[in-house]
Amino acid sequence: MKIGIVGAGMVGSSAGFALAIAGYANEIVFVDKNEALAVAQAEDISHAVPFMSATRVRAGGYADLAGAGIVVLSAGVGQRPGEGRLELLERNAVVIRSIVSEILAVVPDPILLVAANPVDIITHIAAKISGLPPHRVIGSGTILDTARFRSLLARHIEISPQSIPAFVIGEHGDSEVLAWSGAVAGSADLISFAAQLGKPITEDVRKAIDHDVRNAAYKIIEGKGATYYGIGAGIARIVRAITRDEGSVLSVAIHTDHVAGVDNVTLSLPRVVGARGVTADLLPDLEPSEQQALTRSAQMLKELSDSLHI
Ligand SMILES: NC(=O)C1=CN([C@@H]2O[C@H](COP(=O)(O)OP(=O)(O)OC[C@H]3O[C@@H](n4cnc5c(N)ncnc54)[C@H](O)[C@@H]3O)[C@@H](O)[C@H]2O)C=CC1
Ligand SMILES: CC(=O)C(=O)O
Repeated sequence: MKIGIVGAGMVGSSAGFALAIAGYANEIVFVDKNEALAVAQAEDISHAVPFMSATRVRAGGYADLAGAGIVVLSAGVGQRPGEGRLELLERNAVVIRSIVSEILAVVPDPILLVAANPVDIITHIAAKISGLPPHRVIGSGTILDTARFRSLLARHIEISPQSIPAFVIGEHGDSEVLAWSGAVAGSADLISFAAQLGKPITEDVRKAIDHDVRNAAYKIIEGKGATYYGIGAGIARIVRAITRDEGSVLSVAIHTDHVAGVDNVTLSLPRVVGARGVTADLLPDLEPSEQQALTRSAQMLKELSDSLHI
């Protein structure tokens, strides 16, 4: 499948690199308002291709996106150290509006895969202004937070993160919810599995993991200015689920009619992802405190998106 990437900065190029080395696309086209950057990223990544997979990588204008099955939206500003994701909304909403209409003029029925922050609200805007069915406008949402959660749990329990289907749901941001009660490791629920291995999840462990997942982006941005490898791989993972029609369960954001007592809100839940986009939602079992936290996260996102009057 041909994949377009609009926004060839750190996130877009990392996604393109991950897609190219994994061989999840036959063609990748970078578009950026900084044309020289798009060309440079495409050339650099194309020099990795002979070592990896047979992916054609190039830069172009919007017209070159014709025939793309998925277009990744990674254009816009990122956070400066100490800045929250929601503070980017005004600037990135302007960017997304201009980009979506340019894309739809050449690709009438794409799957849009949104990474720009604040990703839940930007996905909400993209779905509304594109008029595409909500299941075809997918935000990367908490796929990255879920990976961070699994990676920290894996380090604590000393098993692979691939063996820990635990999810972060709600906002990709400060109000996100780590779904501890529905988490599984190997063949048992997470808490008893960890205890069996002599690595119990004490209250202190739980608090430390929650803190580190929630604050991972702030810490990385403080250290190197931006985060991109994790989300690049996350985007590639979503693309794989779509191009291979996997029906994989991934925590991604789409417009949701009703969740946790809130209507018409865009946030992440574990969802089934395949060739048609998102085909089902799977709310994990939540304990009352997690349910309340999800309601708070959903209400905050709902109030913010309603205030935009799209
Ligand atoms: N969803 C997630 O988990 C994550 C999201 N992000 C977000 O991804 C976005 C991109 O981050 P970076 O790649 O680090 O930023 P960056 O500054 O490296 O790249 C952004 C690119 O967008 C381009 N751009 C801006 N306006 C444009 C327009 N109107 N048309 C075409 N191209 C345009 C810029 O020229 C630049 O090359 C940010 O909003 C950031 O917060 C970053 C990490 C994780
Ligand atoms: C920047 C961002 O959204 C993240 O790394 O989670």
